[in-house]
Amino acid sequence: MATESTRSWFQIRQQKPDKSSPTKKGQEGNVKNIGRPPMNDAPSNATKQKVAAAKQYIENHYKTQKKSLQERKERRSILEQNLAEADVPVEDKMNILKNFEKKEMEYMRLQRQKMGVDDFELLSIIGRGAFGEVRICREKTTGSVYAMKKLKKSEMLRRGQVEHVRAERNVLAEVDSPFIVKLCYSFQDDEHLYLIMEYLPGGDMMTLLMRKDILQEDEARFYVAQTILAIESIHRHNYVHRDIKPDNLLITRNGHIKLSDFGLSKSLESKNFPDFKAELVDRNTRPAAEHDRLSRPPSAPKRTQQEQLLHWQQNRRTLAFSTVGTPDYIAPEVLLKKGYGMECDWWSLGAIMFEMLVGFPPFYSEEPLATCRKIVNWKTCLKFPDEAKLSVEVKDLIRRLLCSVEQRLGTKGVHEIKAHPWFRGIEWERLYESNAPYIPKVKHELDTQNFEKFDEVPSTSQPSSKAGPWRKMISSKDVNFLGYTFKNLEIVDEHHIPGMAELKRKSKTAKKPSLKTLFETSYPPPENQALEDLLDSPIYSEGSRGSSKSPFSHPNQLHNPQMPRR
Ligand SMILES: Nc1ncnc2c1ncn2[C@@H]1O[C@H](COP(=O)(O)OP(=O)(O)OP(=O)(O)O)[C@@H](O)[C@H]1O
Repeated sequence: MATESTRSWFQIRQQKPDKSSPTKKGQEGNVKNIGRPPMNDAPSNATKQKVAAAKQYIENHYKTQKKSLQERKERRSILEQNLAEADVPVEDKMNILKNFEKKEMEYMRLQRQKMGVDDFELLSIIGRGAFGEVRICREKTTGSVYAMKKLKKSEMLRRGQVEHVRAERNVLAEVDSPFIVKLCYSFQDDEHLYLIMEYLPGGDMMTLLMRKDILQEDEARFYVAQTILAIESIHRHNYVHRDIKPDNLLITRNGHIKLSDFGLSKSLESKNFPDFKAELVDRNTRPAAEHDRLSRPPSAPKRTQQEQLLHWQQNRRTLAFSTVGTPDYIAPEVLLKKGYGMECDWWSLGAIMFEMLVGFPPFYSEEPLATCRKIVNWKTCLKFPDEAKLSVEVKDLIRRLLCSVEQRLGTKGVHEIKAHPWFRGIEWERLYESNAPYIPKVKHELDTQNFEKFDEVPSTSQPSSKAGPWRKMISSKDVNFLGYTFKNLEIVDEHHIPGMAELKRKSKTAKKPSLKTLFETSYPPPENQALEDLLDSPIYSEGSRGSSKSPFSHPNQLHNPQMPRR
């Protein structure tokens, strides 16, 4: 439970309840007020945020519609062009075009189709966070395995987390990077929000560190370098993560790192978040007493590295699963609400590096408030234990990340960090193809051995969530969560329409793919021998020679029995 004193530093995480309470809404809608000037003309922040979210939803909707229409037109035009040049009977040409339209219709239907929790078989729990749980699941129609994060709407509203929920969904839907966990679908029902992500079976960095105690510098360098690429990719999209910690660094089957948990991320484009600018310029507005309380020098018992490590490990999981989390990786400017930008993520990276090599984070204390004090007093509190045998370069890099914003590497761009001597020899462009220090043991696609064991908690639909003022504010059509639904079209392509992903990829990469390529990836094999010969002729087979066999082995595959029908 957060006490008054610890709550101050968790303001981002534990914002005050949303101002748009039912009472206020009731006042706004009061019939007696019709025709009279409102008491206060300025819309509340919550209203502004809802308007921004609605605007973004509408914009995104039309952008996606326009893009799909454009792509569809391009595919048709390529096909028509190829057909025009082909010496094929008119009847066959008509059939090809008819098949094309049929397939495109099916594709559009799948894009529109609503997903729900019933579409998945729910399997074991692999994570529990502040606001929900994560479990592996299997999509019933395709058999594909995913990780499902489930968040309770009433909790989100009660804790003023609506903006954070939107942010997480937006980042995941927007940023398409190999270093970021892939979002496949998001949807909601009356009580919950769901994110369906790719399942990364290697566990997370927190679990790896708890099993290994410390890493060698070479091992740490690999993980840190990959984390840098992940942070870089979200910064490129103008997002700041604000909650980078080992629990949010997930490990793929090959032992590579992907960043997750964007619940605290923020867009630096103020148009989407009207009050974020205010947050950025909110310098030194923290009441003096509170500021003093954080700045007071901490006192801590002197422990050996081993004792501190043991202590940290005993507390680590409790901290991870508490609603306030751990402050160990948070930058001082964030704690002091001094106004901050992307540099705060580079501080967190420095703290993680320290933990990887020393065994516990640099400002660890028994009490979260004492940790905050140490962070704020980093100048005197950052110390490397005598027992830790670290290279001069790595100590230098950590010191240059755990320092003031002005001095911090990364403030002028990620190149500053990449150029540090500790990374000498790293091939940044090929990092994702290189071998990881540890290849996680994964026996089968549902194997969860790299995660902690979590007990099932009896159904979360307790009566309390169905009662009270928050209940009135939630429904699957709730404006608070407008635009939450998302479908990753690549996943629809890959898992629901065999051949569609290939077709789209080819029409993107080749200016003019051969007729054979288009035909093979889109339609049942030709029955007409003349047409088959034509497709095999050198004029049309350019670029398709040696290509794999069509995924359509028989005409019925256009109506794949596995495809859901509604
Ligand atoms: N896509 C995934 N694949 C595998 N494991 C995952 C995935 N997403 C999350 N997890 C596991 O679940 C844990 C909790 O997930 P996450 O951090 O997203 O939840 P949260 O409720 O936002 O937590 P927090 O309290 O840190 O904000 C992760 O540390 C990880 O172990």
